[in-house]
Amino acid sequence: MKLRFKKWTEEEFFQMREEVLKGWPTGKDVDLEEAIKYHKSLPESKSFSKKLIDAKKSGITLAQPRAGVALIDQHIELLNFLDKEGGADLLPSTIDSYTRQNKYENCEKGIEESIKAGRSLLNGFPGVNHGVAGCRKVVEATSLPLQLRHGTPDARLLSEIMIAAGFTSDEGGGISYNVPYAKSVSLEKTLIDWQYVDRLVGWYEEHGVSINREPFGPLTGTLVPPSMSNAVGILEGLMAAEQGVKNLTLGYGQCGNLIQDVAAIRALEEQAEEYFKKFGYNDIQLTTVFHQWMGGFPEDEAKAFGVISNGASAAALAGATKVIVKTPHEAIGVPTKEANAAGIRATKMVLNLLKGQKLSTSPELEKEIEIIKAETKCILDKVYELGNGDWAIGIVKAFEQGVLDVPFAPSIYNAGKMMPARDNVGKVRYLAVGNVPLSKELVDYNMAQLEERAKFEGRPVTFQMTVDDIFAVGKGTLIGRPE
Ligand SMILES: CC[C@H]1O[C@@H](n2cnc3c(N)ncnc32)[C@H](O)[C@@H]1O
Repeated sequence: MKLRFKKWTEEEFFQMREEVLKGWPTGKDVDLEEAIKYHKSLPESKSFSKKLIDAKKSGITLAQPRAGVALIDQHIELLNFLDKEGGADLLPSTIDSYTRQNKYENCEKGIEESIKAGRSLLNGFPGVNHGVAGCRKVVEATSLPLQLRHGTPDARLLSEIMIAAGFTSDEGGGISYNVPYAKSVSLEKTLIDWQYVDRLVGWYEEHGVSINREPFGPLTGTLVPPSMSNAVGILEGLMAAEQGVKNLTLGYGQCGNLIQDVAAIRALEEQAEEYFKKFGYNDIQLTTVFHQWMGGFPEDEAKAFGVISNGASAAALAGATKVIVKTPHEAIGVPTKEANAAGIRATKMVLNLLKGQKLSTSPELEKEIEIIKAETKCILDKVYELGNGDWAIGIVKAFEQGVLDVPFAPSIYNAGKMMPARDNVGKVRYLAVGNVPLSKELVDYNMAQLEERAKFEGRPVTFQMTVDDIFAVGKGTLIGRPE
C-alpha cells in the first residue's frame, strides 16, 4: 500500500484485511456483518458518538477515567466500580503494553500468570487475546459507552476485534500513537496502519454504525506548545475524515496556565472546523477532550487531588466535551479501583460546581487564541506545501525536516530540535523553534514572553528553564523557578 491522502477503496481495505486478521488466532472470529447487527442491537445509551454529541449540545463536560486489567471478570468489576462508585460518564479499556507492541504471546503468558496469582500482572486489558467473545462479555456486563484507549502504533487487529465486540470509540492516530510511543517505527507505516483503522470506522459508518475516533492530543505530555499539539490533532482529524470517519474528538493535554489551556481548546475546535470546511468535510461531528495534567504528579494524595481538581476546572471552563481523569496513584503506577473512582468523584464534584460556567472572553484570552491559531496555521501551511497538497506525504516530510517536532519524543523520526519553556505566567512558549516554521513576529512574540521571565528571575533565557519546568509540578509548582 502506497501512502497517499486518499480514501481507500473497499478492495484495498479488504485486501489488507486478510493479512491483518491472521495476526493472532482470535482474528478469525471477526465477522463484520455480524458486528453491524450486534451494534444495531445495542441501546443508544451505549453509543460513544451519541453521548458526546448530546453532551456538546447541552454544554456539559463528561468525565472518563483510564482503566484496564488482565482478566475479563476483574476488568468488568473494575469498570462497573468506576461507573457506580466513581460516577464515570464514559468507560475505557486501557490496553496493556504488550498488546501495544503486538506481542500477543507475552499477553498469553501474562493472562495465565494473572490467573495463577489472582491479580493483574499486565498493566492493561489484552483485548486481542480475549478476542471478540471475551471483549463482548465486557460490553454485555457494563452499561456505559466503551472506548479502547492504548498507545499502539499498529492497532489494526486490536481495533478490528474490539470494535466488532461492541466498543464504540477508538483512541489514537498515525502520529500521536507513533512519535510519543515508539522509538523506530516509520511515519509512513503508522500513517498507513491508522488509515486502515479509520477506513474500518468509515466502513462501519457506511453501514449505519457510528464509531467515535479520538486522536491522542497530549503527545509526550511534556511542555508541548498548544499550537504543535493542535496542528497534530487537526492533521489526524483530516486523515480520519478522508477515510470516512464522521464522529471525531480532538484532544489537548493541560499545560497549566488557565488562559492558555482555555485558548487551546477554543482554538482547536474553531480551527479544526475551519480546515474541515475548507477541505470539504462538511458532516463531521466534532467534540473536544481535555486531558488532566499529563506530567509528573506529586506522590502526596492530597496534592494529587489538587492537580486533578485543577484540571477538572480548566476542562469545564474551557467548555471541553470530555475530560480524561487522573488518579491520586498517578505517581505510583496502575491505580487501585478505589483510587481511580476517587479521582472521578473529585472531578465530577468540580464539573458539577462549575456546570453552566465558561471562562468569559478577555483581551488576554483573545490574544492567546490568536497566537495559537497563527502558529498552528504556519505549521499546517508548511505541511500542505511539503506534501504538494497531499497531507499524508506532507506529514512525513514535515517530520523529516522538523516542521512537525514534538518535544521529548522517543521516536528517531522526530527531529527534537524545537525546545519549549514556560513564560512568566506559566504559558508554554517556543524557546528554540528548530525548524518549526513560525513567522518572525511569532518567534519574536514567544521570545518577548520568555524575556519577561528572564528579567523576573534574573537569569538569561536558557534551556535550564525547560529543565526546571519539567520537574516543577512534581515539586509542587507550575513554573520551575531557580532555587
Ligand atoms: C496515557 C498515560 C496515562 O495512562 C494511565 N494508565 C495507563 N495504564 C493504566 C491503567 N491500567 N489503569 C489506569 N490508568 C492507566 C497512566 O497512569 C497515565 O496517566
